[in-house]
Amino acid sequence: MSTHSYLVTGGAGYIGSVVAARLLAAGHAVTVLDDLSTGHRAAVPDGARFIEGRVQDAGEWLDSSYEAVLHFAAHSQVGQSVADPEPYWRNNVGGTADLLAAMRDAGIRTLVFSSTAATYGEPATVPITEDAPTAPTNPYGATKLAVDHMISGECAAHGLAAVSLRYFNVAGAHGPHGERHDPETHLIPLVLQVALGERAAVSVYGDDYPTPDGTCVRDYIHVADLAEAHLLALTAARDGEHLICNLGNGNGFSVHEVIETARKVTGHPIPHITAPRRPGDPATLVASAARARETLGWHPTRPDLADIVADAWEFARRTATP
Ligand SMILES: O=c1ccn([C@@H]2O[C@H](COP(=O)(O)OP(=O)(O)O[C@H]3O[C@H](CO)[C@H](O)[C@H](O)[C@H]3O)[C@@H](O)[C@H]2O)c(=O)[nH]1
Repeated sequence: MSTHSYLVTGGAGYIGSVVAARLLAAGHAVTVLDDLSTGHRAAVPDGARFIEGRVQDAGEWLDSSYEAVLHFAAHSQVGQSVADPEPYWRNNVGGTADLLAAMRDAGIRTLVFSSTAATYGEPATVPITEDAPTAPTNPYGATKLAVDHMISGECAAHGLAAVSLRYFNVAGAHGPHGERHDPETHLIPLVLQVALGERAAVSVYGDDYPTPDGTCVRDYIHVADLAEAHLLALTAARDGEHLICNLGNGNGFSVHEVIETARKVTGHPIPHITAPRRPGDPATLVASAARARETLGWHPTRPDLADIVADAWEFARRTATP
């Protein structure tokens, strides 16, 4: 097996740390770049070299010893991006422009980028394919879409080989790596905090959506399956091409179905209260992952929601504050 050296930006975060761990397990050398603004130093996998710093400054030390860059570092909270958009443009878009320039100067020709279902906005039809219209409903999605456009230009003009992976709802845990946002806004970790007794009830944001039970439907994907797609993307990337692939399981679950699954997995009652809709939430987001399967040869191994919740539950119990 040929081994390479990879730069993982945001490798102290939830998804970046899992991908870094998988690259190390495959025998590669990994450097994690993270400014620890939202990441955790302890999440950087053993065996990775760690640089505490910003992507904006990567040009100061980046060199041709890296085979590729996997770029996770970003601001990623939808609500925060609505309340205070400017840092999202400065960091997500400006930071990636600096990173692309640094890669060009260093002669690094391959990029895998964390894009998102939020680039599509409210979909006209589901499941969502990659040629669906892109009309983000919040600044977070707009900045990620802007970066996707920027990457396409870099591929066309300078021959970069790039893959953007558009994540749907990532959940679950992989070994010691799980979801720890502060504040936590994501449904599955919040539901599990209720199961742990750390929170009295979970709020269900709206029960009058045009869905079977009135609550929002999402496509949940296990973080380990998501990570695997990044390793496949590294070999699928072609000079001068920008491949965009959705990553989801193609199955939609409502908020009530997620809570019910968590009740079964944890054995706890998990009370909920119905709350107003959260601004910017589309009713239904479900991926067509046909392209990822066909182009990357991606085969998810833990597509069942109960398995995803069970792994998140194990992580939540292990890391619970006593
Ligand atoms: O306390 C909560 C939290 C969430 N929800 C609902 O649960 C669903 C899932 O919400 P999450 O916040 O877990 O996930 P999102 O679908 O909002 O977010 C996902 O998609 C976003 C883009 O749309 C971003 O990419 C984000 O990082 C990613 O997790 C949504 O319908 C939301 O309204 C609740 O009912 N109660």
